[in-house]
Amino acid sequence: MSEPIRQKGFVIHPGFLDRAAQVKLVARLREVLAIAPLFTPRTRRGPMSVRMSAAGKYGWISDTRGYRYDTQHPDGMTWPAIPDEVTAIWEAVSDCPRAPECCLVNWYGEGARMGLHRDEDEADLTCPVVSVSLGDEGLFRMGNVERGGRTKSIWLKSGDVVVMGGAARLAHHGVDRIRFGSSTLLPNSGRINLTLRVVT
Ligand SMILES: O=C(O)CCC(=O)C(=O)O
Ligand SMILES: [Fe+2]
Repeated sequence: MSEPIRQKGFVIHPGFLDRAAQVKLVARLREVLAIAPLFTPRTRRGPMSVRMSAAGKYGWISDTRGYRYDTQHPDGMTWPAIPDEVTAIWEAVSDCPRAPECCLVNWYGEGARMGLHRDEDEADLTCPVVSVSLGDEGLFRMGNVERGGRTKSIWLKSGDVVVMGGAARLAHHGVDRIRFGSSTLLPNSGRINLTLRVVT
């Protein structure tokens, strides 16, 4: 693990998880996804390119009715518990006394991306959003609280952790593209991103 990088209020911990910790995490995520399979969120503009699932009390659902945090997977089951290894990351970097209530799982296949957006549907904005990258590299764009203005981009690698708190808590961010096949962590390539959030 190297020194944290601070950019536009975002705090990036390069190589926070070593390879063994990443492998362990992927095994735990397999258990999560066996209970709560990945689904394709739909918006009024069509399906998203990432597939999603979640662990914890809440997951994030998007369908033609709009988007919301929900205690149930689209197939009706409650979400599995957040793995202890994931909670440990939150405890190490979040500087937040509350426990995460949601661990969103985003899966990026070849060509998947996530447009610039703000994570603003959580009630307690004193808690950061903590993001964990696994698998292929992703080009993460960091913007501003308001729309527009200069942005900065960084390639997030497997094992990197990003804390979006303080001045960056409501900042725009997104993933422009991934380097499909750049990591050997996941057997069929792709990128997994976990975001830990306090929702209520
Ligand atoms: O995949 C990432 O690195 C960011 C994901 C994200 O911004 C989100 O899930 O809200
Ligand atoms: Fe986000």
